[in-house]
Parts: sequence; structure tokens; C-alpha cells
Amino acid sequence: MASPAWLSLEDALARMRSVAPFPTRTMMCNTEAALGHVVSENIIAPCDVPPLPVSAMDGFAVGLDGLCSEMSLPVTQTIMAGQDVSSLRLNKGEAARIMTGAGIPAGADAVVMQENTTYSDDAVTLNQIPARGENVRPQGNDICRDDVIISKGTRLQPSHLMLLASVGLTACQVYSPLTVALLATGDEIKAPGETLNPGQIFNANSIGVAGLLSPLNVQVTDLGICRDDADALQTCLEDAATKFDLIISSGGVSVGDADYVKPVLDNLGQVNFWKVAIKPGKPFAFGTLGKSLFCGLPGNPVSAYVTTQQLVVPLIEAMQGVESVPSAMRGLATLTTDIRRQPGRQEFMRASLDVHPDGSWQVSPLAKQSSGVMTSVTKANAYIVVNAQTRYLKAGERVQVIPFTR
Ligand SMILES: Nc1nc2c(c(=O)[nH]1)N[C@H]1C(S)=C(S)[C@@H](COP(=O)(O)OP(=O)(O)OC[C@H]3O[C@@H](n4cnc5c(N)ncnc54)[C@H](O)[C@@H]3O)O[C@H]1N2
Ligand code: MOO
Repeated sequence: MASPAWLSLEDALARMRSVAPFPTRTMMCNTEAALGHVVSENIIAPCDVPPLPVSAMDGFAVGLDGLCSEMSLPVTQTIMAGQDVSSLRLNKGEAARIMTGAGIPAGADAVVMQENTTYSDDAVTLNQIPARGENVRPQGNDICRDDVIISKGTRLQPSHLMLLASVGLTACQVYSPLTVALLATGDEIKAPGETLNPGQIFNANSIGVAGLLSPLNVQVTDLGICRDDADALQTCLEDAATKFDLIISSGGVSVGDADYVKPVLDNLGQVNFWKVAIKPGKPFAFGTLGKSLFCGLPGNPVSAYVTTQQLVVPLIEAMQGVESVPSAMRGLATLTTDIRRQPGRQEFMRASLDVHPDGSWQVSPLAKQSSGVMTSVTKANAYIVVNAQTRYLKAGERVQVIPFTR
């Protein structure tokens, strides 16, 4: 069973959120550069969208007063999108040729799409009488002036940028990007591109962690690789603590003779917690270093990956002032094979999720679940999330899955 010193994922997240400082620095950002930033104040619409009632179809604008089907109406005007219609008027018994997006003239109650008419250049017969307002987009149908169109704490997605552009805004107030330092630790770790000596391996973690953080729009600085030496690590972290909002290391966080992360954090700052009951990812140090927060990820690449997704990303979202984060899509899938496991930690098993021809989801854990096997992530498209206490899951059972794209 889990040791009492291990926090559940939920408790670890609660502790992290409780010490995450709310952002204070803000800046104006041009909308072209605003993707992924978090807005620091409610954004108010300066105008209506659409700015006037407009046609939703190419067709004919008509007034309903006295209108009958089979009646031939003279077409007295043509209205194009962008045309000023403020002085136009449609008289009773007339029709206006109108294009999608064009303003509705006074006197018109509806638009009939041209496919539902018989028409020539100067007359139109309607196949049926439209309802009032049919194919008319009212003024402010999408956005009304003074509406809050984007609320404080929203991370800007492409759809939000379209909203800003649709009301003519070219810039908005956002929180300044957090500064994040990445550090790999270990005498055996070399940068890709360098020559490996016997016993050495390449640094896989830093680039993957940076990739996972890239949608969060933080300013990442790669501090490279620190050797397994308490003094060297202390010097590096002391310096980083004066420069960055968050420092993320990988490796050296367990209990081996060369694992200096926790003792150095203890010495320089405060350890908030050190063990989380998740697999992979049990050794995970979290604490404060001067004004910085610190996350010490486990060295095993899958553990570093999963803890970044499950712990670091939510921490950064809290530090960015993000409100209402869309929760990861979860669902239930039918397990195709039995799973036997050691209870004690909530597990994120890498798995292959398929949609059965009947529409149901089926999921199979990948054969290799070691936290050193990074191909278990690249070959997977979902995690099976197994409760900490579970020992045995039988083929055919419904299990919780989190689909992901690679
Ligand atoms: N006696 C115990 N041993 C271990 C425990 C434990 O509870 N008691 N926990 C195990 C678990 S679980 C994990 S996870 C690892 C975490 O160890 P560390 O964070 O100290 O990581 P290292 O020992 O430095 O490295 C582990 C493994 O990962 C490789 N590594 C490290 N950094 C990188 C990198 N940047 N890129 C690619 N690979 C990296 C390293 O060479 C090791 O093979 O501890 C277990 N041990
Ligand atoms: O937590 Mo470790 O990540 O099981 O390999």
C-alpha cells in the first residue's frame, strides 16, 4: 500500500495550487502574437456583430404584409454586402435581390433563398411564404456592444483571436509570460549531438518537457546539464532562483548516492512534498527556492513526461492565472486483456485505444510499461488510469481512459 508520506495526485495538486503565486505582471499584446497568452482583464466588445441586420443567404428580401406564394414580385433593387442600406426602403409588394452579408433594407421582414424561388432579372415568385425574420441575422446576433466577449483568465485560442478581430481589436491586455528554467541532472547525461562515452546516455527529458510546455506560452530557458555534484547543483539552483518564476529539473530526485535534488532543495529553500502516489512519477520534489517555485521531476523519461502533464502543467496554469481550464477528456473503454499490478499508486498505463465498429471504445495496455521506455508514449494514444488500490482488472471490464495525441 502507499506510504503515508506519499501524496495522492489530487492532494499534490491542491498543495501546488495553494502556493502558486497569482500573476501580477501584465502587458499589451498585439493580437497576431497573442495566441496562448492569458488575458488579464475582461475584454469588452466595442461594437455589435453583425453591426446591422444582414441576410444569411443569397436570395430575395421581402416584406410580409400582403404577401402570397405564387405572387410575382417586381425586383426593384440589388443589395450587395458592404453597401450602406441606411437610406434604402423596400415598398409593399416589391422584392430586393440581396446577397449573403448584405444589410436588410427598411420594409423587409425576411429573406427567401434563391433556390426557393423562380426568378428573372426583374421579377421573382416565391415557392412558399417565409416566416418573419427567416434568413435574417439580427444586429448583435453574435456579439452585443459592451458584452464581455473574453473573460479574465482565459487562454487565447485561435477562436478567441477571431472574436477579437471580429470586433476590430488589434491588441489586448495579457499576463506577461512566466519565465521557466529547465535543467537536466546526471553525470551520465549528454546533450544530443555530443559523443557518448561508455555508460552515458542522451538528454531526452529537457526537449520533451519544453515541448509539453510550449502550448502554455511560457518563456523557457534551457540551463543544460548539471553534473551529479551537490555544490554544482546548489550553485546552479541558487543562481536560477534569482532569475526565474519556475525551475524544473529532471533526475537525481530519488534516494541514490548521487541524488542531490532533495537535499539541495532542503538546504536552499523549502521542500513542500517529495513523493506522489502515481506510477510513473513517484519521486517528484516540489518546493520553493527564494521567489521561485521548484519542480524536481524523476529522471526516467516516461516519469518526467507524465509528471509534467499531470503536475507541472496544472501548476503553471495556476501561476498564469488561468481560470476554468478545460479538463482532460476522459471516457470509459472496454479492456481487451487482464491487468495484474502492485497496488499503491494511481497508474497511468500507456495504451492503444480503438473505436470498435459498433462505436464502443476498446483499450489495450502496451506490453512495455517501464518508465524508461519512451516508445510506450509514442506508440500509445491513451492512458488507462488505474486507481491506486486496484490489483486486478479483468478483460471486458470498463476502465477509465484519457485519450491523447502524440
Ligand atoms: N531505492 C530506490 N530506488 C529508486 C526508487 C525508490 O523509491 N527507491 N524510485 C525509482 C523511481 S520510481 C524512479 S522514477 C527513479 C527516479 O530516479 P531519479 O529521479 O533519481 O533519476 P535518476 O536516477 O537520475 O535517473 C533515472 C533514470 O533516468 C535516466 N535519466 C535521467 N535523466 C535523464 C534525461 N535527462 N534524459 C534521459 N534519461 C535520463 C537515468 O540515466 C536513469 O536511467 O528512481 C528509481 N529508483
Ligand atoms: O515513478 Mo518511477 O516513475 O515508477 O519509474
